[in-house]
Amino acid sequence: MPQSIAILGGGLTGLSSAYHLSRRFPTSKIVLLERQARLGGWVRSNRVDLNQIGASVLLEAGPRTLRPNGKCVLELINLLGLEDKVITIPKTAPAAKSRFLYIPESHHSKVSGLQRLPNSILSLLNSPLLSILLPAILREPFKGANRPPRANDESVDSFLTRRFGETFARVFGSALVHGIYATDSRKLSVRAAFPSMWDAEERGRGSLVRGLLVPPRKLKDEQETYELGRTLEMMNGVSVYSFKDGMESLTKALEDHLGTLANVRILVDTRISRIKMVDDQLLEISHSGGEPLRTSHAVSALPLPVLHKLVSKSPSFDIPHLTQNPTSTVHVVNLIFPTAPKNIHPEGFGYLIPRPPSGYPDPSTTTNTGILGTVFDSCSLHAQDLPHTTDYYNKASHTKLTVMTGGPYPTLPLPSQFSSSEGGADPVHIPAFIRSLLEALKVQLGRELPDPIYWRIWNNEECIPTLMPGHLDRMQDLKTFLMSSGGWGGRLAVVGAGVGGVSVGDCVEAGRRVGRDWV
Ligand SMILES: C=Cc1c2[nH]c(c1C)Cc1[nH]c(c(CCC(=O)O)c1C)Cc1[nH]c(c(C)c1CCC(=O)O)Cc1[nH]c(c(C)c1C=C)C2
Repeated sequence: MPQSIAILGGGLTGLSSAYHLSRRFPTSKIVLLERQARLGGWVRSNRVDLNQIGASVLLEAGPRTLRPNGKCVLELINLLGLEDKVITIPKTAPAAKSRFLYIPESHHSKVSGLQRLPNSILSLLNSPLLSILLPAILREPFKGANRPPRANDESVDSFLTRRFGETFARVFGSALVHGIYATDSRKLSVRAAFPSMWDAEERGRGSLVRGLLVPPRKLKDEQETYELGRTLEMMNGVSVYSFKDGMESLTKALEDHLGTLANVRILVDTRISRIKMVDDQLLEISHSGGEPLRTSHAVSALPLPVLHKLVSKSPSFDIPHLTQNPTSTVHVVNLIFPTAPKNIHPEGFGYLIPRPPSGYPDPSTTTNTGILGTVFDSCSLHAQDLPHTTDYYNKASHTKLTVMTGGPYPTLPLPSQFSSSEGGADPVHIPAFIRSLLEALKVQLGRELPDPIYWRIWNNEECIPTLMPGHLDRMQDLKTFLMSSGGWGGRLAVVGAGVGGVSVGDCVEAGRRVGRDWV
């Protein structure tokens, strides 16, 4: 059992690590260090009260929904007793069934405007997208295997182009990658981001479509046992879920639980300046909160480039590959309109916008708003808001939606103020940045829009790493180095979105598995 464990970073991965390590090693002394005053990292929920329309509206700055297949998150809900706070969106809801793609006129495509993505054979046959989808999908199984010999990885764009052609790869692949990684699909590793596609191509002897028809072998994850309580039953027929008070319910519950444990100490507002090995038994962490901390084991849940700055001060312990991947900055813009969703957008999840055929605009010349996509939050998460309205789409007092901008696009300058004032009594001041987004939204949604009653910008700087081709091999190399006696002797574990996946489930699972070889 480790004598002491330092956890660096109090985002979701750090909190999950602290939670699971404190269960596994109840007598180890655990210290969690976080640079900011609050814990939770990119998970941030914010409730605004709008007196003018008598509504209380829950807004998210980061992830907003979860999929029920992430058993590690369901396990946390069970262990932390969060079942009564869960809200579920059924598979039959419009938010689950209707997703859109917006193809701008400027893309000079055969199809343009807001297009519903087909979710059945019938809807495919009636869809204007049929002319792009059908030939690509029908031809793919008959295209010979074309993975270059000995290829170990490639970009998502190159993979999809090989199998389905350039137009399919750009229109569907780039939009999908915008909605998850907020990055350029030409830079993202297919093996790291979508391992199931890479594996399906192998199962299908070169054809992804054939491979998807063959059931995969059981994954390691499926052999894990999780303490699920009644959460699995709760997720019957559920497409996605969240919490009445937003995703922060999860990180707050972790924080509250850790606060009750005698062997766990949380230091917020604490900046780490250096990490080094003192001898083969002991690590030393210098930080702004006092004397350097000496610990037998440590977990870094920091972004990899941040960890690089801390370890590279001791060259013999520098860790390989920490600065290989770029990161995306996403400006998340919450808007609340004082009218029902039917007056603002079609019923559904929201829409994504593919990469322009000519590539991303040049930062020096652009007036492009850089919108990657828009989420119709009212459709999936109206149950978070007050007053509750049964026929929310036609009758709710307000509509909440979120516009995501940035990633591979150069963006317009942000205003000095990041939100309108709460309360909604005075006319809302709308800065040029928000005005440009509203103008773009009008075109994309094909209708006039009223001014929002509230707006808020979240500048999520460097929030999502782009896992570049070769990422999995590099991470294997990094782990080998950390385990080696010339390296960190297995006493430092490195986890987080930059290592093993960017979803909430990936971050929680990483914290659940960390330190399994510490005895
Ligand atoms: C801050 C913006 C984010 C963008 N992507 C992510 C965040 C937090 C991370 C992310 N988004 C999705 C996934 C996959 C989840 C899974 O498969 O389990 C991940 C890891 C899918 C997704 N994309 C959007 C939503 C609402 C969801 C559902 C999950 C969630 O709430 O995060 C919309 C969306 N996200 C981004 C953009 C640009 C975008 C556009 C509409 C970037």
